Amino acid sequence: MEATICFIGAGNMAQSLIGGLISSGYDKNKIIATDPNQEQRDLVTQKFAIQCLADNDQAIGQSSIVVLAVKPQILQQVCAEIENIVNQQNPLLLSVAAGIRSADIARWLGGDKAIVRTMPNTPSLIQSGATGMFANDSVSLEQKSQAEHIMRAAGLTIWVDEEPQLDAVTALSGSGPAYYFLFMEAMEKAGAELGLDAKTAHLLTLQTALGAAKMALESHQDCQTLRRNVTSPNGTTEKAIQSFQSNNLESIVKTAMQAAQSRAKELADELGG
Ligand SMILES: NC(=O)C1=CN([C@@H]2O[C@H](COP(=O)(O)OP(=O)(O)OC[C@H]3O[C@@H](n4cnc5c(N)ncnc54)[C@H](O)[C@@H]3O)[C@@H](O)[C@H]2O)C=CC1
Ligand SMILES: O=C(O)[C@@H]1CCC=N1
Repeated sequence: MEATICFIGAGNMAQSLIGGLISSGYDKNKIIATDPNQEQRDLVTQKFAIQCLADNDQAIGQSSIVVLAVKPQILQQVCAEIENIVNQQNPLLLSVAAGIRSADIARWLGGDKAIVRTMPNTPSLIQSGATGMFANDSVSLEQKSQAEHIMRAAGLTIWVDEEPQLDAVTALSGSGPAYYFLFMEAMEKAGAELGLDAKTAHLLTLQTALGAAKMALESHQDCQTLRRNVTSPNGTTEKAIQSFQSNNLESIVKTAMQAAQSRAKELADELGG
């Protein structure tokens, strides 16, 4: 029998997971959401035909899995509000809040708890996400597989063994969509400067990004081989690649990701209070 899941916070991330779960066949009667905002509750009830309540305690009281899907800045306050019912019910807790460590969530809820901390990314909103997941020592194997089932509704899931590795996940896939958007912005602008109209440059940029990602996913060849396949000896691509390399693209990417990883650690310290 499917476990009852409640989503605390019925915003973008919760809706994307709920949508994914429902399309994967999860029983709607086993999904509850909560939100203090009446408009948000009406929207979710209308969109998914699930129960959406204002009262967190009432929802948690019926659930064996609780997904914490509020903004990181208010998670401590929300934990204080739900501490009593969580201690009575003892559900699996799954957090999608960026940058809050599992030990901080456990402490805010009064001690040892089964917590899966995740680092999703924004393409989760269109079920094309990549989510890093970490389970603390109190999470059972069955709970791990339940957590994975929920997050898989939003795309790819990968477990890490050590929680600090989520800072590297944040630097890679958490922030990563923004790196690709930046690269696409640069290509669109350059395409326009080379003589294309803006719309043409935009469409060619997007389709090229999509095609490259699909090829990399569907092909059995690694990215380096695929790149070499495009690069004819003494051709056009070779000139562009040489230009990127002489400007140290690899080191630029590594330095940027190190900066993101350091900031992830700092943020966890700041938000952990
Ligand atoms: N790494 C990433 O790029 C992404 C991370 N996330 C994470 O997901 C979490 C949720 O983000 P969004 O869905 O974008 O936020 P959102 O603002 O769309 O949704 C949060 C909801 O929580 C509700 N809320 C506020 N106080 C509440 C309370 N006491 N009880 C229940 N609900 C309450 C709000 O009314 C709002 O509807 C965040 O912690 C964020 O870090 C989400 C998307 C992508
Ligand atoms: O930029 C941020 O801090 C968050 C974490 C990963 C994506 N957005």
